[in-house]
Amino acid sequence: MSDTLRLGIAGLGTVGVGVLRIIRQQAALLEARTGRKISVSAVSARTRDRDRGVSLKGYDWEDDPVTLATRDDVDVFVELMGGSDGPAKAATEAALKAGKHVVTANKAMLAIHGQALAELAEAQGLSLRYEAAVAGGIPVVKTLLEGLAGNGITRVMGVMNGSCNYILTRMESAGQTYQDIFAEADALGYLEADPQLDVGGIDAAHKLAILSSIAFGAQVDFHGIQLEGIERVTIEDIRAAADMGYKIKLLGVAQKTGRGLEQRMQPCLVPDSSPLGQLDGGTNMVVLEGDAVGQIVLRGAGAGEGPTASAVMADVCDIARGVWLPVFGQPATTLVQAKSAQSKTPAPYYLRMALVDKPGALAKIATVLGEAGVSINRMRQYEHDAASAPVLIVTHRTIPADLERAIAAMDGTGVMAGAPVALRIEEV
Ligand SMILES: NC(=O)C1=CN([C@@H]2O[C@H](COP(=O)(O)OP(=O)(O)OC[C@H]3O[C@@H](n4cnc5c(N)ncnc54)[C@H](OP(=O)(O)O)[C@@H]3O)[C@@H](O)[C@H]2O)C=CC1
Ligand SMILES: N[C@@H](CCO)C(=O)O
Repeated sequence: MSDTLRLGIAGLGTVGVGVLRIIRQQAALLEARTGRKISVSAVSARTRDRDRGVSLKGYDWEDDPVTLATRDDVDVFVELMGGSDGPAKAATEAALKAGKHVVTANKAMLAIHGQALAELAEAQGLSLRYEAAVAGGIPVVKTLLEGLAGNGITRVMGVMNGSCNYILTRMESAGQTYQDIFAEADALGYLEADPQLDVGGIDAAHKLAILSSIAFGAQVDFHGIQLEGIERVTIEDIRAAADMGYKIKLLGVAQKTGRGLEQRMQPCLVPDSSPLGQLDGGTNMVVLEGDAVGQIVLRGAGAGEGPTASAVMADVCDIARGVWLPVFGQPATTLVQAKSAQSKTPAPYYLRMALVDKPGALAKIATVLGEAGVSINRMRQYEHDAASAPVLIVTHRTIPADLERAIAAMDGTGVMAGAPVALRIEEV
């Protein structure tokens, strides 16, 4: 190993600038911890003359990230551009083929091309590291890869998109609609350039797909995730859920079942007193369950310059120390192609309905639920003036298909004043 580990950094936005700052400000600490100097040979971004608030003096400039990735004086290619394909993928592949280690924060690329990239890296005997790709500053990848290596993982759960958690908690605290708070988050710059990646649950699902792969020894399968974003969550549901003792979260859950690998990213209710229920604002939380360790809860900043750069540097330090790990915790060629299973796991559900206010309406709904095998745990009807009566029901554990049957049958009762809202209650 040479004395100096030389980086080539493509992408000088929020994360890239954060990485440059740490390398400058913590040079002595990084050398003390890894036994090597960490230097930057060259950088790349789209616009050369942009003021980035950090000096680029001493670094060569490359317009083309692929050229940067393959330079002789680059040992590690640090990919911080983003995007599942395009220059990020082209430069990552080029770097690996040229014998360079890769560190990336790019969850979109790994969720779609993780298997192929892992096979390429491992065939070359190189590291492909991505701590920053999942939950920003929280060292969840390392926890699964190393800290919990002796456990059979039984469930991975988490709130992994800070923007969605900000929107949902702010809707509750401000008492405002989804549309109002979405506009606020957008104005504050909290949303991705394509906000659908956040509110559509796609960004969080990318992260869940990566964690699932490590946890369950399976090839990354983003398309196997049952996915629903937060766009349909209303302020009425947030208020009603709170009244029943719950918070609504965009929650990712992955678990192995007898039918295959269940992966869901959807708005769920969680008890407001649980760690997930207490998670406010843009913070992330990942809950890991192992057969030996029990439950581990990791909480912290899921985004932002410092936290994300911190995670990138953890990977760089491992490479500097000569630590090598299989990309997803076991050789990529041994990762199985898991069968994706739609959720059949029974869970309690929250139901919000508007019923026509006439005698026997509630009885008809109770009958429909009972006939589908759905048992009521708690029920609440609010005082009302209008013609329709707002009714909330929390069910006992219910098989999703039974609930779907009951909801389909409600239409024919003649007592529904609108479509019912059903949300799963996750037992955490
Ligand atoms: N921001 C965050 O908090 C987090 C980000 N990530 C991930 O980190 C990565 C970087 O994110 P972030 O820093 O926020 O992104 P930014 O949009 O702030 O920065 C992207 C950078 O990539 C450069 N870039 C884009 N396309 C090209 C190209 N074709 N050639 C060369 N450079 C290019 C841009 O150049 P220019 O500046 O000239 O436009 C810019 O410097 C993404 O994968 C993201 O998902 C992960 C966790 C958290
Ligand atoms: N848009 C993401 C950025 C970090 O991946 C979030 O809100 O969590």
